[in-house]
Amino acid sequence: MSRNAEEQSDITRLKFEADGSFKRLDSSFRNQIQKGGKFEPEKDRYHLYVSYACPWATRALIVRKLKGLENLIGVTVVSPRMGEHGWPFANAHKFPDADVDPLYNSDHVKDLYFRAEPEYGGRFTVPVLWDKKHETIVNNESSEIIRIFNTAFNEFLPADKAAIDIYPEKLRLQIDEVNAWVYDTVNNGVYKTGFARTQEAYEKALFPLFESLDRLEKMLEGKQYLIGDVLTEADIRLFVTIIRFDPVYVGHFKCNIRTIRGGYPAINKWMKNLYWNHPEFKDTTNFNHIKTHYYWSHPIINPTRIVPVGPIPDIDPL
Ligand SMILES: N[C@@H](CCC(=O)N[C@@H](CS)C(=O)NCC(=O)O)C(=O)O
Repeated sequence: MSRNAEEQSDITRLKFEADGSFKRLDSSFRNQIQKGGKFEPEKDRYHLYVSYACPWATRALIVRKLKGLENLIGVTVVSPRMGEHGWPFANAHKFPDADVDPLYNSDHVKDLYFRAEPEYGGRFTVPVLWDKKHETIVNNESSEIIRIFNTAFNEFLPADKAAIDIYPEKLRLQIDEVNAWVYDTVNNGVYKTGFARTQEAYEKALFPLFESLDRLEKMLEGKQYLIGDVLTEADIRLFVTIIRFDPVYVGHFKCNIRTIRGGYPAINKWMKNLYWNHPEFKDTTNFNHIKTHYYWSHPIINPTRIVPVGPIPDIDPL
C-alpha cells in the first residue's frame, strides 16, 4: 500500500505561485453522512485521523468532544514530525501521545489515501474522516466534518448533546460572513504569511491578518463568544488559530506585529475562557505536538529544527 509520492507528501516541495505566495488547494473528499446515502449514520462505523498540531484537524476534535461523539467515532493521533512522507503514525515515528493506526497499522497518512484511491494525486492532509465499512475516506475537509458532527449522529446521542448546535439556523448568515474573512485572513492568513517566498507576498498576507485581529478585538470586547451569546463554529474555527498564535505563528510564521497576550486583551480573554473553562478546548490542545510540528516540519523556514522553549507559559492563566 505504501508508495513513494514525495512530490505530494514532502512539504518542502510545496508549489508556490509566481509571485511567491502560498495557495492552499481544495480538499478532495467531500461526502456527507446521511440516511439513505452511501455513508449512513451508524455507531462505530467512522474513524477520525487527526494531528494535535493541525488547527484544521483540531476543529474536528473539539466538535467530536463537544457533541459527545467519543464512543461513536474513534480517533487516531499522528506523530507531529511531518517529514518527506508526510504525517507518520507512531510506529514510523514515535512521539508521546501519538498513536499507531489501529485499523491498518499504516506507516503514514498517505497510505490511507492510497487505500481509498490508488491514483490519488493531491496532498495527504488531516483531518481524515474514514469509513470502516467501505474502507474509504468520507471527507477530509474540516469545515464540512464539523457540520457532519454537528447533526449527523444526533439520533444516537442523549438529548443534551443532540441539542448542542454550533451552526444554529438564526445565526447562519452572520457565522458564514465572519467565517469567510476569518478563513482568508486569519486561519489561512497565518500560513500565507509564514509560507511566503517574497517580502511582498509576506506583507500582503501579514497586514490583512493584523487588520482582522484588530477587527476581532473590537467584536470580542465585553463578549464571551464571537456571534450572539452562544458558542458557535465561528468560535471553534477562530480558537484553533489563536491558541497557536503566540507559541508558533509569532515566531515561526513571522506574524509578529503584536502578540495575542500583549496586544489583544479581548481576544486573549475570550481564548482563555474557552481554554480554561471548556474541557473540549483544553483537552484537545497539545502544545508539545503544536510546537514540535511546526518548528520541526518546515526546514525551509527553520533549518536547524530547534523548537523554541517559550513563550512560558504557553497560555496565561485565567
Ligand atoms: N482544508 C483542509 C486543510 C487541511 C490541512 O491543510 N492540513 C495540514 C496540516 S495543518 C496537512 O495535513 N498538511 C499536509 C500536507 O500538506 O502535506 C481542512 O480544513 O481540513
